[in-house]
Amino acid sequence: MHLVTAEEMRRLDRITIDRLGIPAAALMKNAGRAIAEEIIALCNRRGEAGTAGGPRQGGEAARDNGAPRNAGAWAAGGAHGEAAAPGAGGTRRAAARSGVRGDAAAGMAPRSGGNGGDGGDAGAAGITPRSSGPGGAAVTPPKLVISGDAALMTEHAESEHWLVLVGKGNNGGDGLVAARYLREAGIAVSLLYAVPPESLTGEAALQRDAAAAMGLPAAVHGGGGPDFAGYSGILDALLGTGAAGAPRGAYAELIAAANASGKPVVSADIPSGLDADTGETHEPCIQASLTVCLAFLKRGLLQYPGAGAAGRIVVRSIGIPAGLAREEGLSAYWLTPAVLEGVLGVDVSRRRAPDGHKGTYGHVLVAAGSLRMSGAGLLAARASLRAGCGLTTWAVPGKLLPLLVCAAPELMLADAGGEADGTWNASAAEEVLKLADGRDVLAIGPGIGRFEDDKAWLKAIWEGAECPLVVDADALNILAECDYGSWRQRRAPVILTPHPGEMARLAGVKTKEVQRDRTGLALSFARERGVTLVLKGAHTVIASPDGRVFVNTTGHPGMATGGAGDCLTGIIAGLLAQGLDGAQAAAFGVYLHGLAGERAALLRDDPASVIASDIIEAL
Ligand SMILES: NC(=O)C1=CN([C@@H]2O[C@H](COP(=O)(O)OP(=O)(O)OC[C@H]3O[C@@H](n4cnc5c(N)ncnc54)[C@H](O)[C@@H]3O)[C@@H](O)[C@H]2O)[C@@H](O)CC1
Ligand SMILES: Nc1ncnc2c1ncn2[C@@H]1O[C@H](COP(=O)(O)OP(=O)(O)O)[C@@H](O)[C@H]1O
Ligand SMILES: [K+]
Repeated sequence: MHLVTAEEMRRLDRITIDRLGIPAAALMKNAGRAIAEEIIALCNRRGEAGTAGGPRQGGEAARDNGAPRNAGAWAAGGAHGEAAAPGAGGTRRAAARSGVRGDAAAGMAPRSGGNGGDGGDAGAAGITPRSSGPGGAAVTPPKLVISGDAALMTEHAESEHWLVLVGKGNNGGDGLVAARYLREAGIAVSLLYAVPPESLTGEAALQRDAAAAMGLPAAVHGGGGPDFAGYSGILDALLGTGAAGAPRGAYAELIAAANASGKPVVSADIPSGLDADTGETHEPCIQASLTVCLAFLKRGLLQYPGAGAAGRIVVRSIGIPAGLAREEGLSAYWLTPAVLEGVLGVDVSRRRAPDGHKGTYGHVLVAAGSLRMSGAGLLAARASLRAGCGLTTWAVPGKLLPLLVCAAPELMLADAGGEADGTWNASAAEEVLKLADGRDVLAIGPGIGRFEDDKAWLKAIWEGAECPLVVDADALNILAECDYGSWRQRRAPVILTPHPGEMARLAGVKTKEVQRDRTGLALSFARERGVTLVLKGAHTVIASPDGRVFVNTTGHPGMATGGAGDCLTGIIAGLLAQGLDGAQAAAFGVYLHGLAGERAALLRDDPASVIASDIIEAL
């Protein structure tokens, strides 16, 4: 699934309107209708839960009912795409928890509408089902099957009264369309304009007039704290992709009041107050339980804190052809199995040749670990094997070798020289290069610490190693102090795997600035430096030097544990050894690492109990 910026969204809108001749009003109608359908589905879910005598199990229902985020299900924020997933049950279980849904899935999912489904409609037609045929056998006469707009019907309308907060732009227009459809479904709806309705223009003004002609009660926010007590839900149609900066005036007051109301809030397109591109949340920003994102997933919805403000995300088609994004060369994606296969060309089933042998799957050299942090090297080396490479050699300062014998029997150990106290030194680079000769990948950094002349050590390896290079941990901190742009150009790819702190050092900015626009920064850094960049943390971003960028949503906060990143380094190296290119190995590695973390959490009482070794075992 493509990810777009507000600017790209406007471009795709314009092409649809100008080149394809689809009127803007039609897009707005589709948008409003999609929003109404999702609200009705929400009303049906909680209506049914109410009938069943209490809220449903699980994060989704809990959130729809306005309960605090993440109540019920630890992985509620996870989202894994709709297409066939790699591996066995774990992935599918994860997909079922998905927090982002697209229209493809919507089409396949059973609708929960009261009269929805053929069974319900046929029943409503009231045909007497049985009579006796010859010989007394029961015969079922042909049924008259007539069905209506199931997605726009609800049997729970009487308990609902929705308030639509209407902004001045097209986002407000979407809300006004939704209001009409909700009213049509029998749901009471009131409108609260942030600005005098006379100030609306274009399609939004048409919708204002239609809503008025339909007799929908409307008021204009007059300042002070509006009272939302009487409503069962709030539709936030205040600000969309046209918003600039922090919400001002009436917008800010309404957002704050909606958040304080405790009512479930559904956002049209994006939560008002969110930066659609970066994921920054302005003060205030709507905290939605559901966001009905229109046409294309906005980048800001996948990056925190925006991802936390959006609640569950449904992406609905509004008539803008999905193929336009590709035609226009947009190259940012939500990382799903479909994207791994279709965009990156990864064989997610990880088929192995029946006659394959350990030489077929590549040899990883891991140069990592030192006296105080030998475990980092061990984790990276073991993870590379679990990622499926044929052989892994782990190079450490020689002093440590006797202590590591059989730390993992599957590994080969190598003496990288180093100091008598088990730390690294600059001359160890020569040993590493000798060992790397003929190897398929070299992974460096985890647990090496800092040492005298470590910049010379890194330069020698960077310039001398012919194979793909994965650089992590202290090797990144060393790199940040080097003028590596002036070093000899490498032919084989480089993959950097910084966490936000390491990224800050690499980019020469504050960590806060890294986190402000993770996707944008990763993209520009990878392009400018000619490296594949893996910017770790919740919703890891993978950017390749050719300008493609992928946002991963597997994984969970239980993975914020020492050594989890070392495992990722090993996984990426293991995939590179098997012949994947830089972007493929980085993206697939991050995806699998997150899935393994999820699987590991399922074996524990609490995801917080996951430790790095569990991630390796769950691969
Ligand atoms: N053809 C289109 O352009 C379509 C647009 N759609 C909807 O339109 C939205 C974008 O519409 P617009 O471009 O009109 O933008 P918005 O609806 O986001 O509104 C922008 C307006 O809000 C005000 N505003 C901006 N920033 C503000 C702030 N910080 N505080 C207070 N007021 C502020 C300004 O008056 C500005 O004109 C999308 O998010 C989507 O919901 C959909 O209807 C589908 C089609
Ligand atoms: N909240 C989170 N959600 C998903 N993944 C996470 C989260 N926190 C950390 N991770 C993942 O765990 C790993 C931690 O890596 P890192 O910070 O380098 O740890 P270490 O250096 O101890 O190995 C990264 O892959 C990161 O993306
Ligand atoms: K909105």
